[in-house]
Amino acid sequence: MSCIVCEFDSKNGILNTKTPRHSLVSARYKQSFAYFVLRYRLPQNLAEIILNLTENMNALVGQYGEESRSEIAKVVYRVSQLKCRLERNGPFHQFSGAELDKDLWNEFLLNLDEGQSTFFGSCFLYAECYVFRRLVCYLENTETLKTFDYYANKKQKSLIAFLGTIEIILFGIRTVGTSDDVLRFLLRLNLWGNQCDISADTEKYTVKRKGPFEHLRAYEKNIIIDSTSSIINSLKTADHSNPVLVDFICDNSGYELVLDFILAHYLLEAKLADKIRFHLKAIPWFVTDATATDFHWTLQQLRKQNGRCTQEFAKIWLLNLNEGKFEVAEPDYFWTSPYEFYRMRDVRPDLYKKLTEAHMIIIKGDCNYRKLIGDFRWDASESFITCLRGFQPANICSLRIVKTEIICGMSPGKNEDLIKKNNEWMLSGEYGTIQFIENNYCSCSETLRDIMNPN
Ligand SMILES: O=P(O)(O)OC[C@H]1O[C@](O)(CO)[C@@H](O)[C@@H]1O
Repeated sequence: MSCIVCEFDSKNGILNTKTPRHSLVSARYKQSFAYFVLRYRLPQNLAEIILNLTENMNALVGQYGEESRSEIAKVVYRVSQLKCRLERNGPFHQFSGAELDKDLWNEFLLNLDEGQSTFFGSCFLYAECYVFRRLVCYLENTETLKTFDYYANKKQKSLIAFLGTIEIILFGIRTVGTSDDVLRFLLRLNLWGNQCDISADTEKYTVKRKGPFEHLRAYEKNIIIDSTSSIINSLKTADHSNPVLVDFICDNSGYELVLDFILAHYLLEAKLADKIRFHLKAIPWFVTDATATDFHWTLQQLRKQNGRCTQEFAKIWLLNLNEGKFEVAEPDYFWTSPYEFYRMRDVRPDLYKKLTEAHMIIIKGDCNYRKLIGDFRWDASESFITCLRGFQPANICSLRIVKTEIICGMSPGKNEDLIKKNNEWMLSGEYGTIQFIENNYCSCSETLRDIMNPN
C-alpha cells in the first residue's frame, strides 16, 4: 500500500511539504488538507454516488421513467471515469455539452498555467470545483435526469433532523424584539449554523445535544475574529434615502439556510433592511449547498410543520417572498465557477454591478470564503482588505466556520497559540470567524503588489 502511495507521489511531483507561504493551496503539497481531500475524500464521495445510483436504480427509474434506466447506467459509468481520472491525476477536460456555463469554464481551463491542468497540479479550489461541475454535467446532458440532484436526499434529511431545534429557536426569539444584543445573538447563531454540514448526522453535535442556546455559550470563546460591532454599526448607519438591500451569498441548505431566513427576518423587522436578496447556486454544489429548488422546498416544508412557531414564521417568509421583501436572485454561474471573487469584476461585470446595489453582502461559509480571499496561503495575520484584492462592491461581512487551511485577519500570535493547542485547528470545524470590511476602505495596494510579485 505504502509503495503505491510513494509511486503516485513521485510520478505526480508531489512534494512532501506543507503549502509554502504566499502560494496557491494545492494537493501537490502532501502535508496539506488539499492532498487528503483529493487523494481520499473526493474519491470516496464519488464511490458513494456510484453506489447510491446503483442501489437505488429501480426507485429512480420509478421517479424518472423507464427511459432513465440506461441514462442512469451511463451516468454511473461517467462518474466512475471521473473517479479514475482523479485517482490517476489526469488532465481537466473542456466542457462540450449542454452546460450553459461552458464558455466561462472552458476559458478558465484554457488559461491555466502550465502544470495547473491536473487535479494534483492545480489549485485546490479549482480542482474541487471541477469535480463538482463535472458531476452535474453528466446529468445535464441526459434527457431524463436534468433535474436530478445526487444530494437532494441528504439536504432534505438535514432539514428534517433539525426541525426540533428550529422550533426551539423560533419559540425563543418570537418575543425578543429588536436590539443590538438580539442582532449580536442572531449573527452568532447564523455563524454556528455553518458548522452543521459536517456535524449534522452526529448526535454528538452540541446544537442537538445541549440545544442551540447552550451551544452558543459553549462556543463563544471559539470566535477567533469578531467584527460584530462594526457590522451592527454599519447596518444601523445605512443610508435610508433609498431602500436598503442586503445580499446573502448562501451556503448550505437545511439548518443553515433556515438560520439565514431568521437573520434576514430580523433585518427586515428591525428596519435595518428593506429587502433581502438570496444568491443561491445555479446547480447542485459541494454536496449540500442550497439551490433555488432547495430554497423553495425548505419554505414549503417549514410551512407544513406541526411546530406552531415554525409554521407561523414560514408563512411570514412566504409572504415576504410574495411581496418582494425576500428575493431569489437570478441564478448566476459565477458562484459555481472556479473564479475567485476578485476576478468577478472582469469575468462577470454585471454581477459585480448588481452587488454594488447592496448596503451589505453577507458571505456565508467556508467555500465562499475560499473564493473570497482565494485558495492562497496568506499569513494568518494578513489584513482582510489586502486579501480581498479589490473586491469591494459593498460592505462585506463574512460568517464562516474554519474548515480549510486558509485564513486572514487574525491578531498577531493568535494562530501560533492555537497551533500549540491543536496543530490542525483549522480543520477541526470548531472555530468561527465574523469578518467585516467597510466599502471604500482604502486598500493597501502596495502591500498586495509586494505579496503577489515578490520579485
Ligand atoms: O459548506 P462550507 O462551509 O462551504 O464548507 C465546505 C468546505 O468543506 C470542505 O469540503 C472541507 O471539509 C471544503 O472543501 C469546503 O471548503
